[in-house]
Amino acid sequence: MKILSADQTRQADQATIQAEGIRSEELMERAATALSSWLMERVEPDEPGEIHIFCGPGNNGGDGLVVARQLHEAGYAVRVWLLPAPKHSPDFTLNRQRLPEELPCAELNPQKLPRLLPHTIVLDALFGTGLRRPLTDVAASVVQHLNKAQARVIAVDVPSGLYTDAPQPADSVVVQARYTISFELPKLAFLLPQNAPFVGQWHVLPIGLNEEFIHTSLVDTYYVDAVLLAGRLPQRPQFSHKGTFGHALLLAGSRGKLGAAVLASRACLHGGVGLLTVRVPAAGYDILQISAPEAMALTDPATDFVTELPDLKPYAAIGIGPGIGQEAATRDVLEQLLREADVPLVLDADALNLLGANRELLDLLPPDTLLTPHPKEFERLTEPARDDYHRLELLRNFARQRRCYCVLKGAYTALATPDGTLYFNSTGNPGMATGGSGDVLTGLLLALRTDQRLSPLDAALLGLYAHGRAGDLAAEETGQAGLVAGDIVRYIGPALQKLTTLPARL
Ligand SMILES: NC(=O)C1=CN([C@@H]2O[C@H](COP(=O)(O)OP(=O)(O)OC[C@H]3O[C@@H](n4cnc5c(N)ncnc54)[C@H](O)[C@@H]3O)[C@@H](O)[C@H]2O)[C@H](O)CC1
Ligand SMILES: [K+]
Repeated sequence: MKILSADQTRQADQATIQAEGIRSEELMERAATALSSWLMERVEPDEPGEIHIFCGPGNNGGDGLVVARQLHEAGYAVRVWLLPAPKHSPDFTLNRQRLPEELPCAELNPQKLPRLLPHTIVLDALFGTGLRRPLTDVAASVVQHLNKAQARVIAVDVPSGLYTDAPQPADSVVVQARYTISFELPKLAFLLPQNAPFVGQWHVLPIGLNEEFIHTSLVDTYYVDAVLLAGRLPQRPQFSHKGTFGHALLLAGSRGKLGAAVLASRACLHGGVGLLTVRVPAAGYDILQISAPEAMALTDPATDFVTELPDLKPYAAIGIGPGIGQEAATRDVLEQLLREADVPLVLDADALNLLGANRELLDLLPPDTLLTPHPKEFERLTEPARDDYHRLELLRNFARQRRCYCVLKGAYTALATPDGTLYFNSTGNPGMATGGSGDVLTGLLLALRTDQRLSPLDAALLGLYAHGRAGDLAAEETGQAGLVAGDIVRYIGPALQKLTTLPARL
């Protein structure tokens, strides 16, 4: 899915109205109908208490008015509250007139705001994508009142007060919604950790915005779903042999951190690699041979950490980092690797920490290298970010400047490409925030970078998505708390299988 800016969303609205020859009020009716159905599927008409719908002066408020009418007609007890405003949008005014007379509707009085109980269902239709500045005056008081009441707030399209695609002053007043029900496409703001307290759980409801407009809109940000990945992972050809999928080299592990080498190795094997050789310190020989018998162990002369780079000739791609430590000799191995490798590289964990501590090495990064930092490791490679938007800007700039593919791990893991495009992954769950999960990702990405059929972009996108999907499948079995990294490995196969069978776009 594309992520449109607030301006593009408005244009999509207009394009739909023009292309279909409908009036804007009809599109509003369509959006509100989708939201009303969503609500009716979850709330019974006889649930005690009224549903309070807070409406602003624009089309977001208009949506709220239509939902109020529809719920009322379906037998729900509804009460509408209007934000005092000097002017209203035409579709607001129209739908204000369409409210049945018996439906309670009153203007909000800041001196006497309605009493809300903690379980009261509130629909926040104060402001949507038309928000131009932080909330002040009555709007701010109303939102503070909603937040204090701890009501069950469902935000219409956007939590009111939240900018959808740009940073805002730190002390802005924003609705803290439990659910945000958005139209057609997710907003960038939903994907940033700093906005989680406002957005709550979000869902997108299709409202039939003009496909042609969305298809031709130029964007630099995507939300990666199964549709975007369709056809990117080809079936394995019938006459394939282990050479077809390449021979990978993984440099990983140090005393006490050999588990990282094992997890990355096993993930690489389950990720479909043809052959895997693992460079571990001598202390890791038995451990690796027993835990990942399908891999070949190539031990380093040193017992506890990796000190020498093996001959690179046999390998189609190379990964380095999981559990490898930050000894000076290992740093030198990394430098030599960056100087000598002419195949795809995947860099993670301590390899990134070594880069952060020796930034002169960044100049040696071969083009198209794939890096997978978490926010702290990324900060060591760049600088501390002021906020999540700034972090994304640093990420895009880093990928552009270093001509690399840089992953920033998190709830919605982001990938930046050398041309500055951002992709947010949609799979995964909080159970995956557990030791070794990143090592599994590295191994899987290494397998996909070794597969000669995949572009660097496709390998990265498929790897991130399959890793999250494997975590989701594993969590169905273990629960989120019970999930360990090894469980993710066991579901890599099914996750990849699902992607393989997605039909290609013609
Ligand atoms: N494209 C779609 O998917 C559809 C969206 N719909 C809904 O329309 C809103 C956007 O409506 P719009 O009228 O453009 O904006 P708002 O309702 O968010 O508010 C605009 C209104 O408020 C004034 N304003 C802006 N900021 C402030 C502020 N800080 N304080 C006070 N007043 C402010 C501004 O000047 C305007 O007058 C979208 O979110 C959807 O909910 C359609 O219904 C269907 C298609
Ligand atoms: K809203």
